[in-house]
Amino acid sequence: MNNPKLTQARARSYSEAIALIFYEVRASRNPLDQELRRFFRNNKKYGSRDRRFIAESLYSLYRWFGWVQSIVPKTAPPQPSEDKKFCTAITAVLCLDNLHREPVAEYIAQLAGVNTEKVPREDLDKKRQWMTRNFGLKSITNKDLVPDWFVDELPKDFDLEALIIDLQKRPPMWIRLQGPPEKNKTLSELKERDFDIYPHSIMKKAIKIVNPRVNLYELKSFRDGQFEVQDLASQSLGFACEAQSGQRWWDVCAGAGGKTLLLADHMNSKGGITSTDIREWKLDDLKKRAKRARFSNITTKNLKKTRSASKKRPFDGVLVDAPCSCTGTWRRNPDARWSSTADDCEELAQIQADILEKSAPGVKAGGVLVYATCSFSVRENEEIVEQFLKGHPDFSLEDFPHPLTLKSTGGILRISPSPEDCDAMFAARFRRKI
Ligand SMILES: C[S@@+](CC[C@H](N)C(=O)[O-])C[C@H]1O[C@@H](n2cnc3c(N)ncnc32)[C@H](O)[C@@H]1O
Repeated sequence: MNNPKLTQARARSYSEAIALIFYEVRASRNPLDQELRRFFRNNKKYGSRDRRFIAESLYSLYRWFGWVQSIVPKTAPPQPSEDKKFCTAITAVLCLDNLHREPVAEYIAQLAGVNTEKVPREDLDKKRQWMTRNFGLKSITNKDLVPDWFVDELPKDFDLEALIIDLQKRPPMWIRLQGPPEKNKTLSELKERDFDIYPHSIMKKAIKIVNPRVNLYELKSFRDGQFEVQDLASQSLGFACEAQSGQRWWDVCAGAGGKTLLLADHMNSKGGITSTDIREWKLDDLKKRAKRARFSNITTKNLKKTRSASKKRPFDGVLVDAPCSCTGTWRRNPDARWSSTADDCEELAQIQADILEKSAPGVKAGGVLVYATCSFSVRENEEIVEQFLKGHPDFSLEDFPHPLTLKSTGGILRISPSPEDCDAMFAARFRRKI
């Protein structure tokens, strides 16, 4: 039952929280998810329903920031819940994401004095026209939804318009089933809990979940290590590596271990993986995840202390999941659209070339090297591959089937958000001559 007084109090409290987090992200340049975690850790009064509304509003605000930036006050208003401009911006983005029917959202719309009737549900051009009509934003274009520098980073024949349409959709969640399929209880647990689940037609362990209603991390199958949350594009990398049972692999930029666990699963936990990173705390997370999955064949090393993982014996396979501008994850992290710059791509390209150079000696004669990023940038992808091949005549690109279509890749895999509803990914697979 809707209690107007309670709705008003919640609307005010949510607006204050949204403003606090938004202006903190702007000042600190920290990622939104990090600031959200910090805010909720320090403000325990917000329950799961409150947290969902606040988080979704902020994600919407960044997703549509290119259109509403002239409405959002430049500095934090003293009373955001009374600030007409701030409430107008929140209302606009909730309408654009079709989240405006909640009583709290309707109350914020009243404060803003915005008519939320007849909001187009799907079509981006219609949404733009609706914005123009209702907010007097005469000159907005679809291209305003991404920063100008990004366009210059893309390959020449890239369909930017199609990408922008994808970027404006809320992303689904993908999980990867882990361990022997016959013992895996994840799907039955998800069905029991009424999740909308869509297994991928080719990658059988990849499951799409639309609108998860409960926290996936609380499920028993998660606690038992039977699945990991991992985007479809990331999961595809397992097929670019084709790690086999009994092989030895080096995951150079292992971070918290998303790809290490993927490799371990492809290897049926047989063989060995050395996982390295320059950030020790990430490797600590990796160890916890490996333990949950019961993978006992993983060794971690801090590259700041050891420099290389391959002094004694080169590996059958080396994966460089390089640090990158992460433009391919902008659907999931829309705030990053407005904090990354072209200089980041330039700086990262140098780091990527350096990591790849130092990793190549770790590949044994006849072994495999995979270079990957979740970026669209030519400087971070194609140019790195070209430069590497020029300097290393003992490596050449090796064909493998596209994991999502089974067509030939010629050794270079590019995954876009469409048609599979996932992040973007770039990967190149090299073979070292014998
Ligand atoms: C794209 S993330 C890796 C994500 C990870 N593979 C996963 O699947 O969860 C890139 C990682 O590279 C690490 N990194 C940055 N510079 C590095 C370097 N010079 N050598 C090795 N790792 C580095 C970062 O700490 C970060 O964890």
